[in-house]
Amino acid sequence: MTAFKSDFMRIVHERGMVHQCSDATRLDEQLASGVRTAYIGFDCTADSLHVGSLLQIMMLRWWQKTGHRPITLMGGGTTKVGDPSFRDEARPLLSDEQINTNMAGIKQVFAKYLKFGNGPTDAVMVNNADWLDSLLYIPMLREVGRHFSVNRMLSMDSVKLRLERDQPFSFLEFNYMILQSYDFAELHKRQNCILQMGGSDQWGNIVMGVDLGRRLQSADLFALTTPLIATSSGAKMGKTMAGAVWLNAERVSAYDFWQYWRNTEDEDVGRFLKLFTEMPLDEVARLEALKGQEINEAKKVLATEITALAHGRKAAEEAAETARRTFEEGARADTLPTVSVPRARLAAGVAAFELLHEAGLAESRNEARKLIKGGGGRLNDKPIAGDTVMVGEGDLDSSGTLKLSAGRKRHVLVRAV
Ligand SMILES: Nc1ncnc2c1ncn2[C@@H]1O[C@H](COP(=O)(O)OP(=O)(O)OP(=O)(O)O)[C@@H](O)[C@H]1O
Ligand SMILES: N[C@@H](Cc1ccc(O)cc1)C(=O)O
Repeated sequence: MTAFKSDFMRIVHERGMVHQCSDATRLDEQLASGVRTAYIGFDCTADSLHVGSLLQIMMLRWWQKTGHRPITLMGGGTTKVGDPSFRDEARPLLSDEQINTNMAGIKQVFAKYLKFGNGPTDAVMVNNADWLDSLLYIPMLREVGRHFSVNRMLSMDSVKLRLERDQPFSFLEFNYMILQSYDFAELHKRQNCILQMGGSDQWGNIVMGVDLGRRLQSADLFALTTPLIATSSGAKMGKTMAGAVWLNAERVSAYDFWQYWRNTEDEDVGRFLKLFTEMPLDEVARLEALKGQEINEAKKVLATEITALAHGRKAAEEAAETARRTFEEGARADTLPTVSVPRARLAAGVAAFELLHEAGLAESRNEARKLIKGGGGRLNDKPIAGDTVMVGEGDLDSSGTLKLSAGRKRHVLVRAV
């Protein structure tokens, strides 16, 4: 590996966070010689970020920790268009209201990982609606559109599959690359931003921005992408995965978040410690070398460290302790996620599958039925015998709660109120 001069390049390379870089040597020189600015954009397609975007947030965090200034860009403008990169079909069009709600949810996440303010390395948040919404079509085509080769745009890997399969690709979506490129050039002009980062699916959009900056402003811009993270079993970490993947506490409790990481596959422990925590590499090496039962200790450390960043150290330690009491002592820990159900409803009897769904242990009633049929639905630690089982007041303990579980690891307390 190249001996990098800058801390940022050395750290992100050592930790396996880099997929591609447009010019690593020159970027390294730039970073070693002063405070620089980089950005990552996030479209407002959901009201929280998910564990897939966590790697991007960690990139910005290392960027700031190594003495540079991060920009988080909210895609208030680009979300109205929808990024077609590597997607089989167009994204659903969102209303302005939905986009604003989503943006408010996403914004909260960053404050946990980055320090915002007015200092030289303080993070800044921008919204590309501020310059994209007011663009005029003809001037835009003349100024920016003339620098884009349709031939090149059609040959990008990110849209190739869609074209090869003859799937619809609207002109609206086709414009996305131009807008993201424009953002990069605009952020160079406004904030002296020289680097755009993102997942490897963003490479095409980012290098087009590098080109546009050169053509419009003779700017010397850089692209750096991370690998797209999938688990060892091949599942891409993203919005579509079932379970605890969101970074906002309203969507996923600290406890469920901790559990998600505690269930990491053995082969992923070392990689995830490097990507998603700031643990020194010699300590990571020690933990990932653990075998058999001992690897579980490493998974607990992993879960606690990642949860501490997302939800605070206190919440992470509480989650670890709740898990220990629940699994190691078989106790009913009061800190498990809790839902309330009117006592009168329980008195009349509620179908177990309905309650599993309401408790958030199954995505739908149908999923809950399947869970029960597969033997994974549990009531007070005993398998639920079938999908006709009713839950009633008799299942409550003396404190007025009962415990529902999906498998042996996900539990919710139901409290009668
Ligand atoms: N599994 C992943 N590994 C690494 N980076 C990811 C992953 N998922 C998303 N990203 C990156 O996070 C950034 C924000 O992506 P975004 O919020 O649009 O998520 P997304 O999963 O790509 O969205 P969608 O599910 O709507 O396609 C992008 O730079 C994207 O490349
Ligand atoms: N296209 C990016 C989001 C983004 C939006 C605008 C930008 O300038 C940069 C990135 C994504 O889908 O993840």
